[in-house]
Amino acid sequence: SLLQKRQCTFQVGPRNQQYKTTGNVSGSVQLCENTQCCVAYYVIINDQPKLDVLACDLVEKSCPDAICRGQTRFDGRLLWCTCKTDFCNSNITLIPELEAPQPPYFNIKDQIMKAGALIVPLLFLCFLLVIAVKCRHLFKKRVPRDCSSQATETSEIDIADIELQQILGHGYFATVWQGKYKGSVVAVKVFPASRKHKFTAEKEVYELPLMNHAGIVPFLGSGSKPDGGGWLIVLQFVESGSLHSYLCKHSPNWMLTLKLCQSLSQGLAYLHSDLHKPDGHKPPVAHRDLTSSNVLVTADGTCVLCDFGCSTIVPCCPGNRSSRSQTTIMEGPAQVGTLPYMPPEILEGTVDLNSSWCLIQADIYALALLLWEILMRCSDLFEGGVAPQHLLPYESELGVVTLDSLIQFVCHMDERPAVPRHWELLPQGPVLQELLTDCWDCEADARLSAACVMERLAALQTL
Ligand SMILES: Nc1ncnc2c1ncn2[C@@H]1O[C@H](COP(=O)(O)OP(=O)(O)OP(=O)(O)O)[C@@H](O)[C@H]1O
Repeated sequence: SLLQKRQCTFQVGPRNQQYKTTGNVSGSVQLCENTQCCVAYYVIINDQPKLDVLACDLVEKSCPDAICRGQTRFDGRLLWCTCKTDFCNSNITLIPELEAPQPPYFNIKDQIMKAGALIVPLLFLCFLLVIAVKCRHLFKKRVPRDCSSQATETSEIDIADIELQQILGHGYFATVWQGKYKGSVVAVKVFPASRKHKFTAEKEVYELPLMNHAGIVPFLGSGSKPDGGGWLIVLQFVESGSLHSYLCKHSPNWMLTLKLCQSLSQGLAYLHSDLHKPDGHKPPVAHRDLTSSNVLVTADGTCVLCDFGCSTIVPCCPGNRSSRSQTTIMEGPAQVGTLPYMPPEILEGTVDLNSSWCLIQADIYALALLLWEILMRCSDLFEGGVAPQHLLPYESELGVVTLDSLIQFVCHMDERPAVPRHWELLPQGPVLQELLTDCWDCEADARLSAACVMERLAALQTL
């Protein structure tokens, strides 16, 4: 069986010593122990590729290519390839179109144009032009949208009714104010004029039918400043602010912790759900930027989701309700979100955008990190009732989290935030450990669904 083992070219720097464990190394040759895949990683510094890793891959993955086809990721800062023939990683082949995949209709048109150029160029071009003009409505939208859902009536509000009082938070795209609207305390998310697309994307999610749920911040309406000078989303004010600030100040006991975790997974399960009711259809929505700053905590200690500016409405048609099996091309870049919460497949850029389910699975990875953040502040899970101070995921392991350090730690080393050893001895410890492991699995397909997380947490209530 030794003969069947994959042989890869081996060369790693001091940062990547973990690759020595992926097979027997003899000089520049490595005999893979657990995989048929060779990998190569280069870091691009000043436009020059600097070799980072040549080795057998760390874990068994699919690597269909015989040659190592390079793909650049993260604005060209990383060059990466994987392949399945002996020593295939010693040469990296750059395929330009892989670096910037185009939506399929561009490719088809390109193909047609190329073919036309070979046969009867002018005639064909004219024919194409006529077709394009006649069918331009077919090409207007690149992303198939949901077939049946109809957005609820837009809830335009008169901004003269809004009084802005104090700033609650400065986000990357908007500023959130505490304010008053028709006598109630509200949160007003104000987008500058230049961020209209972000405003529209977020409003579109809030205005989907059946979005009223205890786990989703209530949307009260939207408005615009005169002359398009800015855009506003008005939300119910959530008293305890973000989960991040809540966990910095509070160390909840076990029952409160469970309530936070359950309400969070319920909110996400609802967001991911495909609901058909007489009063409308709510398609699944992938949040795509779940962080402890984008989850709010109510006065009675439950979590609600907010900030749908990066979210994707997963297209889904009647008669084809299983979005898990759906194949569709997603809009926008794959690598959206906030660094520590990005799953390995997004960090490495290997996310399969042909499967709408992959974005839902990416949310589950982020959910695991949020559950970890909450559990790590639970007073009843620590000796003497004193939980450690609140830390963001990977903060204790990596300090300042950077893209490179995260790829190294999460993807190459397959490490996750540390779970205290003594949890094994607690009644709920093993279940919690298993829950986290099953949600932050490096294989996206192996992760639980949010509904399943709900069930597992419900079972803990009887302990
Ligand atoms: N309904 C609300 N009630 C109370 N506080 C809120 C509410 N909505 C938002 N906030 C506060 O404002 C902060 C920023 O909100 P949000 O994430 O929606 O803005 P953003 O501009 O999209 O931020 P970013 O893009 O950086 O995540 C939240 O972390 C929270 O502290």
